[in-house]
Amino acid sequence: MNEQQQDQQEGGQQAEDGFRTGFVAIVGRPNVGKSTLLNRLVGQKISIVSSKAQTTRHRVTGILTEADAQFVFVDTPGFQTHHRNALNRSMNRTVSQVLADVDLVFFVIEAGRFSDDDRKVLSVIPVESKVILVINKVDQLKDKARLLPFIDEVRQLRDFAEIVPLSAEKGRNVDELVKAATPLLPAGAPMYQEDEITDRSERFLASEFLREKLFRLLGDELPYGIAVEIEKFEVEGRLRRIHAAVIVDKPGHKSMVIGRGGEKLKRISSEARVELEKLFDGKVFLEVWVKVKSGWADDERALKSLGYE
Ligand SMILES: Nc1nc2c(ncn2[C@@H]2O[C@H](COP(=O)(O)OP(=O)(O)OP(=O)(O)O)[C@@H](O)[C@H]2O)c(=O)[nH]1
Repeated sequence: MNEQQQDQQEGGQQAEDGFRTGFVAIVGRPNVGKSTLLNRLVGQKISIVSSKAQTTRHRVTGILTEADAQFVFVDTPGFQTHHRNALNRSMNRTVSQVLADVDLVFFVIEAGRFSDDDRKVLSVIPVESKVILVINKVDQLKDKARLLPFIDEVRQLRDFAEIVPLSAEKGRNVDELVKAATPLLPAGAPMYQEDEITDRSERFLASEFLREKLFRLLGDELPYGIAVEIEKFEVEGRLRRIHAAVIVDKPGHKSMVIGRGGEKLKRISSEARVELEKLFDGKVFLEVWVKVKSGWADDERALKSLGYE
């Protein structure tokens, strides 16, 4: 019996008390605010927020424990509709796998805007799934009177269990979402201890933080198909020694990441180090290399070795 099953058995009593626990997937086209919503719900930065599309390639799990329910969030990658290579096929597969496996789906869209990409994402959500329509970015809607007709239009597309307009960024109405979602979770004891924010390892968090810095500091220069691989992660008391490789697709991309005189890479690693020291509450020694693996984004085997399944 694994730890989770054991916890569930031991917590059987709580299940009888009406406690609810379930897996929740947050889906939506890129940039609708899935990561912002997850961070808002979980209350700690564990997923990447960026104005760039395609930042969420990994599954990131966050946990929210309330007095009467536990939500285990599975943040799925954006449904990719533009680039057809192995990386995106692998992402789309992940979406379907995750959705077949969860208790509840938050389908996130932007207030006042329903595009073909939203429609495509909606079409991969299995008909049996329980879905809450989350209308994010209501703060951006200039004409509030447009909200109701917009809701009426979208609700024709599917039988949603609930519809919740909110602003993930401003934190507006997010508690309403939790309230609406709780009765939709199955009865069950909590799967995780209250202080467990994520079941991802420190190693994974290190690669995510470094990746966020790459996205932020390279801006529009960011090459497509960039990834981070943690080659070594050692803990010595309160010191963590991390060796990371930034993988790029083409030799020309290497110099973009390194920058003139190594300036860019120096800044990326130093900013990542500062944040990791805060996260781990200890010293971090971070060494970052840039490696060229040509065509990695098209090679499914290479993807698997980097953790994209
Ligand atoms: N005005 C406004 N902006 C928001 C809100 N929620 C998110 N954003 C912004 O929308 C952008 C995209 O947010 P993310 O959370 O990265 O979106 P995502 O859906 O996770 O994007 P991918 O990782 O690309 O799939 C960011 O610039 C956020 O600051 C909101 O409620 N209001």
